[in-house]
Amino acid sequence: MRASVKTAPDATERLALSAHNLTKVYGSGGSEVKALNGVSLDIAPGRFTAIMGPSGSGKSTLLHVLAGLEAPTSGVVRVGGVDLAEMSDAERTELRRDRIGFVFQSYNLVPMYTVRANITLPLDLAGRTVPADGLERITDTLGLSDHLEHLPSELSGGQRQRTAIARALVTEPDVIMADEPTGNLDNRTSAEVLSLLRSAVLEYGQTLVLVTHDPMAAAYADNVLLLTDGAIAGTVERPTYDAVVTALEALRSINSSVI
Ligand SMILES: Nc1ncnc2c1ncn2[C@@H]1O[C@H](COP(=O)(O)OP(=O)(O)OP(=O)(O)O)[C@@H](O)[C@H]1O
Repeated sequence: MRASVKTAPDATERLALSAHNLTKVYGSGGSEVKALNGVSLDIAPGRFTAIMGPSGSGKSTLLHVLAGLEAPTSGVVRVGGVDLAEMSDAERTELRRDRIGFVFQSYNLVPMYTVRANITLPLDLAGRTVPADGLERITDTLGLSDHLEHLPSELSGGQRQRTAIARALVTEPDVIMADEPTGNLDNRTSAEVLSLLRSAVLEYGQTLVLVTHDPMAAAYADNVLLLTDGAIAGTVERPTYDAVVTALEALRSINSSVI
């Protein structure tokens, strides 16, 4: 099935992300694993899409392929209408650096850098100047202004994840890819981090793709894509916690009846 996550029925609208018939095969011969098996999707700018599914269903692989971190075995990925396969390695690296922000469960902060240096790292690497007002606005919104000179080891888990989010937002990317960003956080801090991500999407019109196991997290999204065995098995539009739980249970019972 092709999952379409559009805000307006405007055929000419440029999609933030689109994928057509993606497959991703790891290994070969007897040890071959088909992590993606014909995924097609369209995501319009400014949308918040959650990707859910059982462990091993291909969620992280899909995120990595959509972000150009890994090449698909077959199929097409377009970011902002541009086919990733038609770009050189250098162009893809530039696209990831300038147009995509990443937030991972493990934060991926540089331990010997201060919060400030961690946040501005992508701009420093790109040789771009740090817009003082932009940095201030982001760190204020994320409640990090008093911690800018601290090291990550001096922060709580929630503060570390907010630092990682600030780092993803500072380049003003078109797309934010978040892989289990609340996996290490307690419920209250998760809710806080998700609200911040959600407001960034609303305020700056960014496109957010969130991989999560947590129906509570998915309920913040505009739309949930349900993945099983590397394929999209369903979607939940305007999800609520209950609707997501019900959809996951239905998915589980279909899978167990197949097995
Ligand atoms: N680099 C790799 N080499 C070989 N197999 C891989 C690799 N990465 C993922 N896989 C396999 O591809 C399948 C999909 O993995 P993926 O990590 O995308 O699933 P997931 O839905 O994100 O799982 P989880 O929820 O447990 O993180 C799994 O069977 C996994 O073992």
